[in-house]
Amino acid sequence: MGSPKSISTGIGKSGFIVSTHGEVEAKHRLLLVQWISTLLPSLNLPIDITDDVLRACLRDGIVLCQILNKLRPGSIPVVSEFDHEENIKSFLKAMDGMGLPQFEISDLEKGSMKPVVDCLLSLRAKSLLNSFGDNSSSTTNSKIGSPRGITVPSLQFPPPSETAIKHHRSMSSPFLTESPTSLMHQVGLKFHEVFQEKQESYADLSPTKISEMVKSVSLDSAPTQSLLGVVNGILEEAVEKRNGEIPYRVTCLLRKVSLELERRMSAQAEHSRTQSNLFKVREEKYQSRIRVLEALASGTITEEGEAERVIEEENKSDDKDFERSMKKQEDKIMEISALTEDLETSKKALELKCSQLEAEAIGAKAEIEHKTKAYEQQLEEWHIKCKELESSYVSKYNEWNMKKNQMLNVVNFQSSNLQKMKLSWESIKQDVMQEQNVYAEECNRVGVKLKSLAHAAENYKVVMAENRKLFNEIQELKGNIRVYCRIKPFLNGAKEKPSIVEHIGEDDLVVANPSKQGKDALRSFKFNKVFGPGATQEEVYTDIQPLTRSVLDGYNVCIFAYGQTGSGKTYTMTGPTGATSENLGVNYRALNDLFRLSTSRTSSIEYEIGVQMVEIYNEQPEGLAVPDASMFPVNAPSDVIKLMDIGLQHRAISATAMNERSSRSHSVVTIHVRGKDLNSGSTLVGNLHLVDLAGSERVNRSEVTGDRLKEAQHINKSLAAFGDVIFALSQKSSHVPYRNSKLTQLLQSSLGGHAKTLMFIQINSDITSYSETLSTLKFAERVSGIELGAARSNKESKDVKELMEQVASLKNSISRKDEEIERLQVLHLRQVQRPSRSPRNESLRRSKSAIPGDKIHQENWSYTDSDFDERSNTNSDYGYGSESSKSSEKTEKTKLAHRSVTSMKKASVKISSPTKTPRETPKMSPAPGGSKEKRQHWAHKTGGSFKTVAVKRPD
Ligand SMILES: Nc1ncnc2c1ncn2[C@@H]1O[C@H](COP(=O)(O)OP(=O)(O)OP(=O)(O)O)[C@@H](O)[C@H]1O
Repeated sequence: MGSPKSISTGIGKSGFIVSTHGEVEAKHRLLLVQWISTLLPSLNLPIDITDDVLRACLRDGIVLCQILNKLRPGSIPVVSEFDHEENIKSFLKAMDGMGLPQFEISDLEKGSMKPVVDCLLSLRAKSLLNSFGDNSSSTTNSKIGSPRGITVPSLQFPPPSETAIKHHRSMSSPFLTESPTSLMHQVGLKFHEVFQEKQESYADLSPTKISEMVKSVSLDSAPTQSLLGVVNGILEEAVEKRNGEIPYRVTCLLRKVSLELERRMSAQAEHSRTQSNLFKVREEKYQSRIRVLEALASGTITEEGEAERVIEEENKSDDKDFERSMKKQEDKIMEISALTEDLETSKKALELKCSQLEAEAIGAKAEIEHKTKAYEQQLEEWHIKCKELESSYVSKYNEWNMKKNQMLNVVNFQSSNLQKMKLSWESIKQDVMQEQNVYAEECNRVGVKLKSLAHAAENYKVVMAENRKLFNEIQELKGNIRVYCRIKPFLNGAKEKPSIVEHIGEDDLVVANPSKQGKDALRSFKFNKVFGPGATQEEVYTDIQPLTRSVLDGYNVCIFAYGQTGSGKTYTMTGPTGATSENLGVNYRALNDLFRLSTSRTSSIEYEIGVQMVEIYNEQPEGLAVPDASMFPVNAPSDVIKLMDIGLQHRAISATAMNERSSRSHSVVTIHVRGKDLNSGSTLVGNLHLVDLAGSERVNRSEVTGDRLKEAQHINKSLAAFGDVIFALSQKSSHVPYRNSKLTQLLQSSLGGHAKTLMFIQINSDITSYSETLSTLKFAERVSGIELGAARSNKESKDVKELMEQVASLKNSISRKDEEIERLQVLHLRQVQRPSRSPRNESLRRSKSAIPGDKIHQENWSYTDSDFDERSNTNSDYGYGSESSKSSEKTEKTKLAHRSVTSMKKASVKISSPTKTPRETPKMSPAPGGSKEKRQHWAHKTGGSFKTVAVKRPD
């Protein structure tokens, strides 16, 4: 008999002999806990759970309902948190419905938990056998190994921990620890033969071997422990490999072994029942014997004594047999119990393993599915990429093909071109070589020509010089004083006005006396050139251009405009107020021309150009003096023009009856040119005087009085002096009275024989101006008849230059002497005239006027023309006339001179000539002046100090 403390034996409902206390119950609890944990992992049940903890967990019936709902979803639709009893009842009802063992509700309150554990394990067993017949669970089942593989519920088992596996092994039968190889030695011969080749793995056994083994009956002779060893070996192998798959053949073997074990246990149970019945029979037999013996015991027969002894002996023998049988039975029961337990354990382990494998398989499947999906997706992407690459490749391939073809075409084209070019290059080469030869020949010819050209170029300068000389000679042949007549047009639409000009020719014009009729009225004049009213400023200048240009060749040129007031002198010389480039006057055009021409000659002659403006206002008898002329650097004609404009703005202007802006002074613009011949080193000095004379006017006609009258008288006087000079020149007098006026003094170099002089005669063609026009024309006629000496260029070699300077200084001293003499003469005259006009004075006067040609002068320069009957008036108006008028004019001159000298001293106004021109070295003389009113007038005009503008071109 075993120890009652550790094991109590008995026969259970299933007929298996099971250990009941402690260990078995603990194993069952463990199994249950593992199962519940797989179903409801959130419960976190401990493996070594006690009855009390398990009760606490299941007491409210909620977990029970959850387990059932997990296995069969919707088995218990309503699980209450508060009505525990109802939950338990619902669970028990469901168990009842499935035909599974139940427990009492009180079992969850107190006492042993065994009925509860058994109930749940039976539920587990049913779930493992998938006997719920529930589609929902079966749909998730998976088959392992083969189509006929073990079907397990789709329960999620966590992988067993190492501790759990160890614990499981420790609880397993000691047979389970044996290796498959050791077990093979314990199986029967046939079984051993079948497995004799099996050394390591069941999975490696061939299907034939396993088939043989399964079919053979050798399992019958195999010990139970060996069979269990095989089961455990397979399971362990499956656990160790963890490959989630038991080969079908091994599963079949396992099943075969399990069936064999089950069969044996059934046989054992049957045997036990038989034994038990046997024992019952024996017990009854012994009971009957006991009753016999008890009956004998009540008798006293000897034979009875002997019978008692035999019975007793038999009884003893029977007792011994019984004890042996009982012992055997107990052994068998223990063995069956152990086997049952092992089988149960193996079964559970197998189930657990299956669950684990299934979970792993599900995980692996899910993973595989996931990976498969990923791979499929990737494959799809690759496929798409492949397609894209393929299409791009195709398009690129086509593109490249196209390009290749294009390139081939281009290459072919280019190579054909190249060939053509080569050919053309060859022909061009030939041409070039031919051209080279031609070119060389041409070069030779050109060389020869160049030589001749060089020779011609050498002669060019000589020829040019000759040309210039010839040109100037032609000019001289034309007459050194040339007279151009310009007829002023009728302004402001007065074209209808009757004109006194009957005919205008190239160089002649005919004027008609409005007071006469017929031929007698006509008078013709001939000049070098006549410009009609329609002549433009440009036309006028074009005609005089060669003259202005000769200044650059070292000639003195004088262009002056003469005419009555308002006849267009200023217009011709300067242009109208606010002139445009079209109607600029001679001054500006000449300047431009000289600048341009000098620039074009810079390679041979280096020019210096200086400009001076002098205004002669109210003729002064003390002689000419030009003050410190302001010199301004100029780079272009525009600079000069600006300065000339400033000078013009200060010109004495006032309105007369004849001209709104009548010039009340003589304006002399002098352009000094000094040119240095770079080849010879000689110097050319030329002056261009551009003189705009103040307008002559008849005082009575112009209706002036006071200062205006004085101005007019001064103007007339200076013009008369001018006429005297012209007259003297025309008469070739030995004495030319240059010093009678500032104007003639200033123009001396231009009028004095070697200059080229041009006079513009400006006339008005209206009837009212007839007398002035006629007078002017006559004057011009006279001038045009003057023959000056041949014009001479002021070309100085170095020696000549020095001599010229000496001459100039001598001239200066002579002119000073002349002035002195004149002054003394004037003083002398005064003294003579003071008491009375003595016969001596008269003779002196006569002797002074009795210069050669004086008579002619009187005839030609006076207004005694029979056509014009205003002699008495004009004598005082104009500075030239009859002898008597001359005399009175002289008297007037003397008076004026006296007044002027007095007032000049007060005014201290100086005028200087340009310093650059040797011939016109400034001669300082007593400052001119005038009356108080005059000084104010000057100050007003000049801003207090401005008198001249002298402009010099920078070196
Ligand atoms: N050819 C011409 N074409 C157009 N207008 C002219 C011409 N000649 C002169 N004039 C105009 O006649 C007016 C008088 O001319 P300008 O001032 O030149 O005369 P002047 O002889 O200088 O007079 P003065 O002696 O009084 O100064 C001006 O308005 C001028 O513009």
